[in-house]
Amino acid sequence: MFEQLGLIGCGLMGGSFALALKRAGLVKRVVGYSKSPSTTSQARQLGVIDVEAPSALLAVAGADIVLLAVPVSATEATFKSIKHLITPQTLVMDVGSTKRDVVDAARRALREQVGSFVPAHPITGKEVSGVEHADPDLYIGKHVILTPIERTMPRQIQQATEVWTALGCNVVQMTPESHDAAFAAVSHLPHLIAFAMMQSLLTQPNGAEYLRLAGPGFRDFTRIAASDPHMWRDILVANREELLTQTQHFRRALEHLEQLIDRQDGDALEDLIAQASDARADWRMVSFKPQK
Ligand SMILES: NC(=O)c1ccc[n+]([C@@H]2O[C@H](COP(=O)([O-])OP(=O)(O)OC[C@H]3O[C@@H](n4cnc5c(N)ncnc54)[C@H](O)[C@@H]3O)[C@@H](O)[C@H]2O)c1
Ligand SMILES: O=C(O)C(=O)C[C@]1(C(=O)O)C=C[C@@H](O)C=C1
Repeated sequence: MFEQLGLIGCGLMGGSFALALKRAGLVKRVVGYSKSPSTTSQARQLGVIDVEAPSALLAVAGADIVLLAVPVSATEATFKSIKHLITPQTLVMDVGSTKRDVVDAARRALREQVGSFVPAHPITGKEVSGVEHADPDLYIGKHVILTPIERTMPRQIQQATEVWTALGCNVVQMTPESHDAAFAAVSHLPHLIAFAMMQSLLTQPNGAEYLRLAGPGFRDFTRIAASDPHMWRDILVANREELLTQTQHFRRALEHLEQLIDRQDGDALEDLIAQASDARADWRMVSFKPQK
């Protein structure tokens, strides 16, 4: 049981964590801070946090568990502002979608306190952002990836594992590098393609008219294009090397399909579609029965 969660970033992910932690009876008090005071106030009105803090530092004062749930580009400045209150007893985590940049920021900003920080990425979310969408069930049955570094303290890794497990997650450990390579392929590229799909319609003469006619296939394919621009700007730039490797793979696959269409090579086209269709039909998002 923790005494106080210091929550920095009272939005979808942070708010969901606070609600889930409270519901599990794992924390006595949540003190929250968001950049905009109206968001912090809304978080308190919704019962997501108990106390509004006027700064990240004051949210962390007295906290034995700290969660950063801010866009990844805000990580380093946030760490710098709270560093003085981090002790070897504090558990500090984030929920950022990229890990190499977050770990580098933590090394630079936290220095000798970096051992208290366990980088974390829950593989769940929504295309809507903001505390009004916070959901205590968000983490149930999902993976959470921890990417500890050599200086991360075993006690904090153990605590982080216990916390996420108690919230219903399956905890997986990876290096920050292998995390960023994998999620460039299965999360960052799909978002980029969804944004490009929308852009291609917005920039062609009859795009608006076509959009009005679109049906469920288009809806399912583009759901994630409605995601938060600031959050995704940060992710795409932070993981640019791995992402640009994935765009090359994608470009090659697309060019191959284009050539087959141009040549009207129906048999080869059908073979490729069959491979994709079988792979997608066999794929299931891994979901876990939470441990009691
Ligand atoms: N949305 C998803 O599906 C999803 C999934 C997994 C991980 N993530 C990661 O979670 C993090 C938060 O995303 P979210 O979806 O909760 O976004 P959100 O917009 O719902 O919440 C972010 C909150 O952080 C606040 N904020 C922004 N800059 C800040 C700063 N410098 N200091 C304090 N507060 C600040 C915002 O005001 C907002 O309240 C991001 O790093 C994102 O990569 C998101
Ligand atoms: O479901 C969604 O809307 C998501 O975008 C969730 C999703 C994903 O790509 O799977 C998005 C970003 C995260 O870092 C983790 C999860």
